[in-house]
Amino acid sequence: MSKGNINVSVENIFPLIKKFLYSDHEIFLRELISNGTDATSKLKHLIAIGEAKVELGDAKIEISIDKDNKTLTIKDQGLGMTADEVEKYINQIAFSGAEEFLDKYKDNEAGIIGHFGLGFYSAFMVAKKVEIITKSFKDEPAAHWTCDGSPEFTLEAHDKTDRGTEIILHIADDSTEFLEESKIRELLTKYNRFNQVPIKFGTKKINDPDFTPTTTKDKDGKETTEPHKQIEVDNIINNTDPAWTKKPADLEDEDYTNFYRELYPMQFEESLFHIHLNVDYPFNLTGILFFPKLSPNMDMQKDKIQLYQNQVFVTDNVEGIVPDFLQMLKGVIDSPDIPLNVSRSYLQADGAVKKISGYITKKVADKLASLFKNNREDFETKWNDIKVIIEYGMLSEDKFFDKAKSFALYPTVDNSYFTFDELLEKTKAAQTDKDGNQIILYAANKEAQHSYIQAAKTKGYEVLLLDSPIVGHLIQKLEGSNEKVKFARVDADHIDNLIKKDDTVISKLTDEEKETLKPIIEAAVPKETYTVQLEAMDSSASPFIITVPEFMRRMKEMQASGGGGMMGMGNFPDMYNLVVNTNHELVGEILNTKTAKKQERLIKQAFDLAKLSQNLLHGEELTNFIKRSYELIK
Ligand SMILES: Nc1ncnc2c1ncn2[C@@H]1O[C@H](COP(=O)(O)OP(=O)(O)OP(=O)(O)O)[C@@H](O)[C@H]1O
Repeated sequence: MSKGNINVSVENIFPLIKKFLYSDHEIFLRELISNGTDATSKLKHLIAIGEAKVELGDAKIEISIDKDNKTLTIKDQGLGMTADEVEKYINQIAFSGAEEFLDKYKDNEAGIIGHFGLGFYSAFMVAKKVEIITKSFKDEPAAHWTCDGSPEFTLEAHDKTDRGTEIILHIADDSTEFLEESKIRELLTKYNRFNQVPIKFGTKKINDPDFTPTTTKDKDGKETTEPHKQIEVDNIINNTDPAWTKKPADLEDEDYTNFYRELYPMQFEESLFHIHLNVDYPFNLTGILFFPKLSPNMDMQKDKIQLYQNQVFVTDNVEGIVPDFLQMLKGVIDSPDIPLNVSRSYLQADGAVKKISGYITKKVADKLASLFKNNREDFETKWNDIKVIIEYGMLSEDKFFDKAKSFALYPTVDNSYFTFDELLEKTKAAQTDKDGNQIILYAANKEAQHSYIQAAKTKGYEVLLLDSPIVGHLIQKLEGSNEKVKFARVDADHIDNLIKKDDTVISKLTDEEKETLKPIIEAAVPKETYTVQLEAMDSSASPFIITVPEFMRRMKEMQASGGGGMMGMGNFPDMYNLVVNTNHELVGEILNTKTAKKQERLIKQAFDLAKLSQNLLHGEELTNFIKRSYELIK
């Protein structure tokens, strides 16, 4: 037996390991299982190249709890280590690796992605003593290494005869939760459910596949089937062959649906479509992303994209790796090329990671373009569920904005869907104003803006229905990149002002009459909120129309949905225009009414009707309006 000091110069590594991110102690299991997985893959490789003359068998990793002895054991059937190798890999390499990791971690509070790389010594986060019993595939005796968390270790021979390594953790008194079966099952499910090597955790009973229960009939003809014979088998907790590791050509739609369910067992809504990622140059990355059906009360923190490294779960915080707008997607990405022992801010500046993010964006755009091209009708039915992601992408990534030209849709209030180019083509003739600007009309709510939509449709104009929360920003961007194209919400002004043509409508009122009328109306409406504007319009248009100036409304909306607005504009009070149609009969009547009382009543009634069509009439005003209306029809 030999005894020694792992490294005399650093006595305090064990307390450091112990302190390491208290809440993340659980990663020790992932680290040890990863070592067992590596040891199995290495042996497989040595067998394949003829360096190891042994049988791999159905090598698995076994996790077991011994509550009486307070141990947790991780046992693999990998290549094992000789005593010399334990000395070299555990006492030297693993130790200096852990040291280096902790050194890096010290200046990097909680920033390290997935806390990968602490390695074997992470065992001391939960164990007061660790034993390694290992037998190499080489013809050498087994070795037994013990360390109780002090820099001292012992190394002696052991009589283990089967190949592989057992790591026995004597769980510390403050970590006994890791002796609970439910806790270990939770960790195995979280980190290792797609591990490359099968992981056994206990046994389970299943129906014996070689047994067929017989059915007998009694004298009354009643059938009885004997119970199925049960056998006990290994409880393998993982799927070593998840869908993303396979070739897209080998998978059917159903396989993707099943994988989605496997990944998110608590998610009952199916995904809309998937994107299979598969690249090996200039970086390695595989994965499957799913477009979920978005609903307004969806919990964004649930069922997020999961990042794996060689089928081992790292994190479901993919910030910096997946572009922001795609973080609403679901699924898995797996890459050995993402540096995980660095901070997130470093990650965002990393060239390889930037390329990965760019690649994902491109793949998503290509997929959307092909879905649109191959089945436009189906794409249109899905548009409502995916538009927020696409619009957000168009706003945040210029490359995506360019690509989205071919598939981003602009639906009308009548459920026709145009691409931007189609929209321009369709509206060019009718909706170009006298200054050569093409005006795209839109509504945000079909019900609330009904009368404005009707007014536009009467003129033969198309009205889009743009109702997603970030549409204000998108419109701004579209206007910025298309000179001479302007967007206007249907209720931003009366329709003849939204798309101004050369033909001026002659006013039935003289200038003097207008000057008399204006103050009368101003006196009857709250002037701090309404600006009265007299316009000669079509005599069939409404007498009073309330409009919300486009610029003001857009700025307020953009500020409400985050950024982009002008300073403080979001806090401005609501401002409206009251457009008075001087060619309407009623307006003429208001002017010519002799009694001030009747005049006021007419104005109030017309004003309330205008408010009603903007959904602005509430409370006491609404009660008064109803009362006045009954009096008028008496
Ligand atoms: N179960 C095992 N079977 C065989 N060798 C092992 C086993 N566990 C650890 N080793 C040896 O000890 C070395 C150090 O392990 P450690 O976990 O500290 O670092 P690592 O696995 O090399 O890297 P990482 O920092 O990614 O964990 C391994 O490289 C391997 O040679």
